[in-house]
Amino acid sequence: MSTWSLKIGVVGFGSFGQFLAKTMIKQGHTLRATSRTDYSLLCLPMGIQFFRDVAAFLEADNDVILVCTSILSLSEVLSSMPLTCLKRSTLFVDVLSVKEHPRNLLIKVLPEESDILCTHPMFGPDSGKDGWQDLTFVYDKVRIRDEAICSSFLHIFASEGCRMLQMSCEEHDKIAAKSQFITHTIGRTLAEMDIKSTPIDTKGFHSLVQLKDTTIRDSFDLYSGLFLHNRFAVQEVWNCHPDGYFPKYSIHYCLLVLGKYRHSLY
Ligand SMILES: NC(=O)c1ccc[n+]([C@@H]2O[C@H](COP(=O)([O-])OP(=O)(O)OC[C@H]3O[C@@H](n4cnc5c(N)ncnc54)[C@H](O)[C@@H]3O)[C@@H](O)[C@H]2O)c1
Ligand SMILES: O=C(O)C(=O)C[C@]1(C(=O)O)C=C[C@@H](O)C=C1
Repeated sequence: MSTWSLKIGVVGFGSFGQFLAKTMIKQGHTLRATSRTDYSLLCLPMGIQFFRDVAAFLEADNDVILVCTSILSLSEVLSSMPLTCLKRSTLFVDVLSVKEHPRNLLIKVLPEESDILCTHPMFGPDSGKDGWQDLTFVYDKVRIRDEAICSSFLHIFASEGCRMLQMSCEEHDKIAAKSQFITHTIGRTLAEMDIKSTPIDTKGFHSLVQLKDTTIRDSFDLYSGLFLHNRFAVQEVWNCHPDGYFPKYSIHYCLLVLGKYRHSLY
């Protein structure tokens, strides 16, 4: 596999963009960034050139443009980019936690000569804080002509020991709706219930408190995106019925128990 030092431009330099950038710099790649917030001061000691001007960022001869914006803002961010400033064919990679939505948008707005790689690192600043060994990296080569640049980019994750999994965007969204989305939904529900560690925690309850704590460290925008931009997620929460939509799971269980034992309630 060919691997060389890439010039990578990060769009959206929030928590996850910064997390990825640290490893990419460690590997010897050249990083640039642009974001809604001015991160010039944060970028300076990291050796990252920060662009306030998106046109200048696009003109900066990037091999890869790495899209790390929130799921909710992707459409707005892409439509505000002056893509005609791109000097040459560029590989666009997104890392959004849903996959059909960015795939569809990128195909729609990017120039035909741009390659598209849709990815989802199934880890973040919490789960990947001690390295990426054995953590899963999902990707779909949506439109790749320059295989060399694409393999060099994938090598960033493979060389850190990630479990590389090629999968269609649709398949990813189906599976993630039944796994990651449910995890975040339950974590957020536990936060609403305001659960707290007690002196008599069982192991199970301890896991719930941990789940609540890790879930709320991710932004509410991230959770909203998992729900609003994965068509399979909605099916996990609502039962579709001719008379309308009814909530699944927890409420059903509560009603089942209340109905069965209503006579013994005090
Ligand atoms: N945090 C994780 O562990 C993790 C892991 C894998 C993938 N991701 C994905 O990475 C992306 C970034 O995640 P994050 O954790 O940094 O938090 P996030 O999803 O809240 O996104 C924050 C980023 O979006 C940008 N943004 C938000 N609203 C914007 C707007 N209106 N206009 C322009 N930019 C806007 C911010 O500037 C920031 O760069 C998301 O798409 C997320 O799904 C996150
Ligand atoms: O490790 C973290 O910080 C995370 O929150 C990672 C986490 C998750 O565990 O759900 C969050 C969002 C991503 O889409 C993938 C993984």
